[in-house]
Amino acid sequence: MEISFYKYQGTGNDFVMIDDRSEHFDEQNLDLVSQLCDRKFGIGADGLILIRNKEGYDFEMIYFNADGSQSMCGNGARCAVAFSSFLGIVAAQAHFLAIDGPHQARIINGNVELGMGNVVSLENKGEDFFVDTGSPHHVRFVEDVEHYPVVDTGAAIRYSDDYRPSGTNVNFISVLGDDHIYVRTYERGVEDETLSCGTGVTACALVFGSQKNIDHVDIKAQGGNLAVKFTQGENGSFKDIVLIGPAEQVFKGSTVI
Ligand SMILES: N[C@@H](CCC[C@H](N)C(=O)O)C(=O)O
Repeated sequence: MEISFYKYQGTGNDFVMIDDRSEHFDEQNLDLVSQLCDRKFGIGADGLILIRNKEGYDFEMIYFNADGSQSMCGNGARCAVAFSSFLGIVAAQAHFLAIDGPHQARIINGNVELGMGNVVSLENKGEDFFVDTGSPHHVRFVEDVEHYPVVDTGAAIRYSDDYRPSGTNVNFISVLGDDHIYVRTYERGVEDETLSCGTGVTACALVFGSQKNIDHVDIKAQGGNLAVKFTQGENGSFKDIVLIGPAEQVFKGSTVI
């Protein structure tokens, strides 16, 4: 069967996007997902997203990492909103379902502003932190993230006994200013550094924001700039979390599955 697909990127985190409102894509076929995401033998992407109809919502986002595993994806969700707008499913506002629950989003000045789920706590891990922003994230401050061994250290933490069996994503932060950080992320499910991770930069912004007692953090990622706004609550909790950044269609094509 021949299917159409689109490629989107959000600050360099790239996704195969499929309009699957007709439900022709077999979401149990994880070999197909990883084959389509393969950068040598397939289309190539960090992840694959199906857009499906869902009663009570504008759409449902079904997200897969490049290896076929599933989790919440912040950049993917921003791209899914842009794709749904392109398809005419939504206009400037969207209400959709993802694996971690319902989300609201809006498109303003070319950016997608994505409402994230509430965060109940920041966990201390020695000098590091753990935050669940829909996906699990280990967060470590380092002196010079530009030259830090993100892949080697990220993989060691991701596969450490502490995070078995499901593992974690691993983020490294250097402080650039009072409300500005530089983040690099090793992603579970891609098993490599990606150019940006939406749930990861959100986790980093919350950790940094709690230390500085601020409600807005600008983030530099390898693939571009993002921002996160939030309201701090009691005992390390956060609500009204919004991830802001661009989402762009980069090409379309068709493939036989
Ligand atoms: N790139 C994503 C995160 C995708 C999920 C992650 N790799 C996991 O398995 O937890 C983002 O933008 O949030």
